[in-house]
Amino acid sequence: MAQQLVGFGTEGTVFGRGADQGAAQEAARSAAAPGQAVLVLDGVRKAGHAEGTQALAWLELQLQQGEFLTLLGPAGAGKSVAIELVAGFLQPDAGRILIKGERQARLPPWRRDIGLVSDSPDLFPEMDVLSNAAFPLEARGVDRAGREERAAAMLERWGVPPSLARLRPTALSPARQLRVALARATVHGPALLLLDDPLRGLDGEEREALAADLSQLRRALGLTVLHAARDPALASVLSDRMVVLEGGRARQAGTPQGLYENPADPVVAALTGPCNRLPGRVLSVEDGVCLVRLDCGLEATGLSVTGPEGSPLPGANCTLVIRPEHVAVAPLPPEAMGEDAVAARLVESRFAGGQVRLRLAVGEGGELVAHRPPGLPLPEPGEVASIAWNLSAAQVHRDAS
Ligand SMILES: Nc1ncnc2c1ncn2[C@@H]1O[C@H](COP(=O)(O)OP(=O)(O)OP(=O)(O)O)[C@@H](O)[C@H]1O
Repeated sequence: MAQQLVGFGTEGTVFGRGADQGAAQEAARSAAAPGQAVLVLDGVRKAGHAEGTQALAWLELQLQQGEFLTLLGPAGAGKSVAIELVAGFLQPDAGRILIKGERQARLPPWRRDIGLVSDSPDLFPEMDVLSNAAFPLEARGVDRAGREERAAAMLERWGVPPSLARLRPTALSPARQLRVALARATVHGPALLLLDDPLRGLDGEEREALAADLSQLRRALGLTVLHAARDPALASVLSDRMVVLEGGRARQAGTPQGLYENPADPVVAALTGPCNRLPGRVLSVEDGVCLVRLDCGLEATGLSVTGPEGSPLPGANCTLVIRPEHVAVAPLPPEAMGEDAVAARLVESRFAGGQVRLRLAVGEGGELVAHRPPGLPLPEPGEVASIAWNLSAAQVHRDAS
């Protein structure tokens, strides 16, 4: 991603005031008018590098004051292209981008009312931590004492103690560097914070801690955030809303829970969390319930979903989607487990902290994954086993014909 010198340009305003007053006035300046979206993307399109491809086929979204929206998608989905278009590093081939109602077409990155953190902190190596965090204020003409006071306060809010202020960024851990980058991107109170998957390179406790701080601080600072991420679990924890992007197209938008529980199609289901996707053919549909002959030979039921391909109809190819936590497993024969249970064979079982992950073979060549809480009676390899699920937990989606 391009160098992150954004949100740093002067707008002809000279600030020379105390930290609190400066921050308050900056926040007031950056807030959108009541009812006005902070960001509007209106039919934005961008051709890809390769001829005939679309990096972004068409993107339409609105971001309201204080909202945290994630563009969720796999590698190559178009997330970075979308962020770079909003930042002004790229120009759209079609469509409009507005920040607080103002068209951005002619504005270079440094004139846009944004802060940006990409997947690497991109701090200035020749400047110390405090000067890095103060840079957007320096570029806006804030005097030295004022900008250092405000930068030090913002660094502390992001968990960077004053004892680190005079170090070079390279002396800090990657997580600390990211915290400095977040302080730098927010110190000037931008209308919009752009985050291009900044937590991707972190893991374990550092990632958890930064995600928690991001959640808390975006509320405390009243930030409006456009975030790009591949990891659905991280995106769900952070976001008010998500747009699932794939192949440069928005497939579905909604709340994290809404997308997880009611994906419009099997691709959205897979991109929003672990799921089993079992191919089959619809045998019958009655009162919104589909009876399906799975390709592995089993018959199964699930709720009919009307998605982009229409409703599942008898004879149509379909995909039955079921989340692993909804697949019940028992070390019993099917007749002992219950009416809708079917025989299965344990392929593999792994303990994964809060859950046991089981891989099970069903029918002729069928396979699915089940996640069960530890401590339940579960089959051992080679033992008799059965699986079952509640009808309402499975969804049947019609395939493209
Ligand atoms: N400046 C550009 N102009 C045109 N196409 C681009 C540009 N940058 C990237 N692309 C193409 O756009 C597509 C989407 O790339 P992008 O980097 O936005 O994916 P992404 O969703 O951010 O993936 P990742 O999670 O790996 O960062 C790719 O096919 C890529 O080659």
